[in-house]
Amino acid sequence: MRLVLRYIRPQWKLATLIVVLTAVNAVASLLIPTYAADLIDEAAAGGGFSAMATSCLLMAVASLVASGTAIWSGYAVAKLSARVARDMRDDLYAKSLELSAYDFAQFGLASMTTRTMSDINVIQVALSDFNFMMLPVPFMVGTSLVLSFRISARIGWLLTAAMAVVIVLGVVILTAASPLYRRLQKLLDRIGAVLLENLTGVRVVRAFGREADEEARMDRTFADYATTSIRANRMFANLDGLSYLAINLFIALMLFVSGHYIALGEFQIGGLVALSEYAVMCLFFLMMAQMMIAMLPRALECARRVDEVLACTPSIADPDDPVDMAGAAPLADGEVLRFDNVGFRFPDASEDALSAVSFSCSVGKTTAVIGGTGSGKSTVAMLALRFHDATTGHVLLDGVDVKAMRQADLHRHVAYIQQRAWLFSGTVGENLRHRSDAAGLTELRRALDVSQSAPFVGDIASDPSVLARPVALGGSNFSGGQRQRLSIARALVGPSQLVVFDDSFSALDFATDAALRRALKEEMGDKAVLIVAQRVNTIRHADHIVVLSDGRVAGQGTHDELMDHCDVYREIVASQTRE
Ligand SMILES: Nc1ncnc2c1ncn2[C@@H]1O[C@H](COP(=O)(O)OP(=O)(O)OP(=O)(O)O)[C@@H](O)[C@H]1O
Repeated sequence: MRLVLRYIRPQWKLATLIVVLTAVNAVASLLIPTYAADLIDEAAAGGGFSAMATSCLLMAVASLVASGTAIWSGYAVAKLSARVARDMRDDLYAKSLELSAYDFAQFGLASMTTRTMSDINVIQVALSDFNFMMLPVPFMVGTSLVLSFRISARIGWLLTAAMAVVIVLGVVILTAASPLYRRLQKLLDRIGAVLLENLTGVRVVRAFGREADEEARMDRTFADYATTSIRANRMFANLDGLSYLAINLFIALMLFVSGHYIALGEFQIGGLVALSEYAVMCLFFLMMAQMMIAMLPRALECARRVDEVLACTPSIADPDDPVDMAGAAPLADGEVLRFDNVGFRFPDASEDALSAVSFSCSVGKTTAVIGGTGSGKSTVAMLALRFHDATTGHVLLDGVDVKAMRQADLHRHVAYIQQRAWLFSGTVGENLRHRSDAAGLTELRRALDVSQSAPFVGDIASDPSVLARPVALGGSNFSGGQRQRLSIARALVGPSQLVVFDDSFSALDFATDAALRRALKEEMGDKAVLIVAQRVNTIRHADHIVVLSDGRVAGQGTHDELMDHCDVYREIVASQTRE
């Protein structure tokens, strides 16, 4: 609730307008039966034309005001709820960019998608329904009670009692339904996760003939959701039925009692018409509020889930007093990146992924990290970009601890090509300019040439329109190798001091791999290069090679030096030569 209020606050003018319009609408709607009652009583008493005409005119004005305010508040409510949802989505997305890889994994991709899309949608619909179904209630109830008591205090008390019954019923059912709705949202996450997993791995499912098993798993997930929904809806069906019963009992009682008072001359027949209208309108809005209450537990749960992400303090944050990296440059000896006795353990792991790792990368030099599967190579790349924080030791860029600078500054100085190439939907040009919007054709062309992408993208110097070539989500309209080459080109555009390749050559054939490394050597004269790789051929000619084994440095040096003195390296070379 507090979350929604926080997002309504910037829209306070719109929110105030909605409250005023709703109040005016309620009063105007209830004045219609009031003037109708006057008209009936005047007619029954054989009143003059002018008094009856005045009542008719007042009824017409009240009708116009009621319909005008209803239309106006409809527009205002739509605007308010859409703006609140927009701002929440913006903040949720911004937060997901702030979160570290570990923080993000705590929520999971499926849940983050559900929270950003479906949960905020539920909040938007609930906010809009709240304004239509709940907000008028206090104005309707207050005005109709005042008007009822004006006609007959006894009927006024009867109406108050009927409303109290309907409200108590609503509160009881709301309390009982809340846990069910919490469970429903969790099940929705589960459906999202299972669907995402199955749709992403649909070919694996087919190739392994697991269609029936996966269908059964999906069925179970959908069935769980359906059963819980039915239980929740059953509760609200009971609420509806009981409320109708209370309302109809009240109207029957009111007619019975009113007949008696009319006979006693306490009020006229017009008063009875007005009282019935107040009761019907008022209880109708209470019923609407109950329908809204049916949605409330779910909306509150969605708001809680959105707030949970927004309130999450990123485990990796910028320092309060960051070092200004605007004029930062490599150290006098050319050093750009240094791992100083770095150790790292994943928060939920029982062993260190890296222990006492020390090495450096310098301008004009290629440093490589090699090791078997799970030896900690990608973790080195992650720490260089501060996607994780070293548990012990220091990672330094230009002699400054990466924890002491803004992450944006770090990422401006370091270009990164991840293991699994990912392109954004759009065009080739938009993808290439991801790090630098202002990059010119010459720079793009150089990046395409170095990354060996020109042969399949085309020559942008003679035909710049190839930059408009569409890229599908994730780059799925390119082959794995082409995607890797384009993501390398993207990282080469724009200024950087260090380029980190995290096993980024694995999908390339040997000839392309070799051509790319040759081109890189020529182009990277003013930059430091860190290559994380499994293939010896990719790093054989590196200026410095760090060999990792179970997260520890098993040896460092050039290829020849390591062949002389590092058993682990010799073993890696031998295993790949045998292949
Ligand atoms: N999110 C995680 N939580 C816990 N442990 C992890 C996590 N990610 C990786 N690890 C563990 O950390 C170790 C190093 O992983 P890393 O991804 O750096 O290895 P790698 O050398 O890059 O492997 P590969 O060549 O297969 O990609 C492995 O033992 C791995 O199981």
